[in-house]
Amino acid sequence: MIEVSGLTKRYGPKTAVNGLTFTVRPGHVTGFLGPNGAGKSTTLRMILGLNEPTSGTAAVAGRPFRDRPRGLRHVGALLDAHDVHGGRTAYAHLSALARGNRIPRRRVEEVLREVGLAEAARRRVGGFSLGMRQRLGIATALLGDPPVLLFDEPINGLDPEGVRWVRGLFHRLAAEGRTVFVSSHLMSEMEHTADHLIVIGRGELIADESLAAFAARGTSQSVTVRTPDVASLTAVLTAEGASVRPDGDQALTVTGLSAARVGEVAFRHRVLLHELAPRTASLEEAFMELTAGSVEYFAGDVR
Ligand SMILES: Nc1ncnc2c1ncn2[C@@H]1O[C@H](COP(=O)(O)OP(=O)(O)OP(=O)(O)O)[C@@H](O)[C@H]1O
Repeated sequence: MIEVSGLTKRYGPKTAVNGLTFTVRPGHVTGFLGPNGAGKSTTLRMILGLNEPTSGTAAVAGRPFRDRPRGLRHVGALLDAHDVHGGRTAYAHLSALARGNRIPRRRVEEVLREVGLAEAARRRVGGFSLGMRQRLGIATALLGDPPVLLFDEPINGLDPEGVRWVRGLFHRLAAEGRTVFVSSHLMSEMEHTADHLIVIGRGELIADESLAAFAARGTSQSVTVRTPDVASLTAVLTAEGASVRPDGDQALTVTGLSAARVGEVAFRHRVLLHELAPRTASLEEAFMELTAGSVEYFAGDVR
């Protein structure tokens, strides 16, 4: 269990994290989502006791991390995949950590196998791809077999097979009753990974709910309809109060009427339909809508 209460971090005039309060429960994969610069890494660093909060508290298993015996057997974390001495081999890196944390040597081989790096164990980390570094970071987090695990953007740099593997791993760790907290700035990465979401923007909490509840936010329900007579259908639907816009060849996107109503209106006016499909906003769209006011950097922004 991770408990964050009123957590705030200021860097001079800049407020990176502003009064965050949430709980991350065991037995679930909890996604920690927010646009770039939202304050995810800063929050994870405060939970781990690596950054001092300006105010508020972050506790792991009921106690501030600072007050716990530090070590990989209590909390495992992947923060920055590049944070490993490039001249060392993967095996040497993990062995040194195992020694320092009184973890049996056999765990090194176990976790290397688990993350798929057994073959590359004797190679220098400096020559590793980003995906291999992510795997090594995940191995480091798993080394002490901890009940609480934090991963900052673990999916970055993984190929599709790696993404599938890491999702399976997170689900298994949660099913074993562990607390699994995973950050990302992409909803698409979380929708098949997390079952609970904590969403922040500009350092503040925007949502703390199950993935299903988040999906139900899909406010912009629309209907895609295809017809050889676009002009007539547009006229009759508009007369019924719908908002209609062209959507490619002989297709329209209709909002403001259900799919059933669109079908009824078309039938009544004898307009032929070739397709009638209700469409719920994707999770990515719901996420973009929710965080639109709190995105810090825009492409082409010249402010
Ligand atoms: N050491 C620091 N000094 C000053 N400002 C900082 C420092 N660390 C972070 N910030 C600022 O705090 C805000 C939050 O940064 P943070 O890295 O926590 O965001 P993030 O959500 O992890 O973003 P990303 O997805 O880009 O990694 C940003 O505006 C960042 O510029």
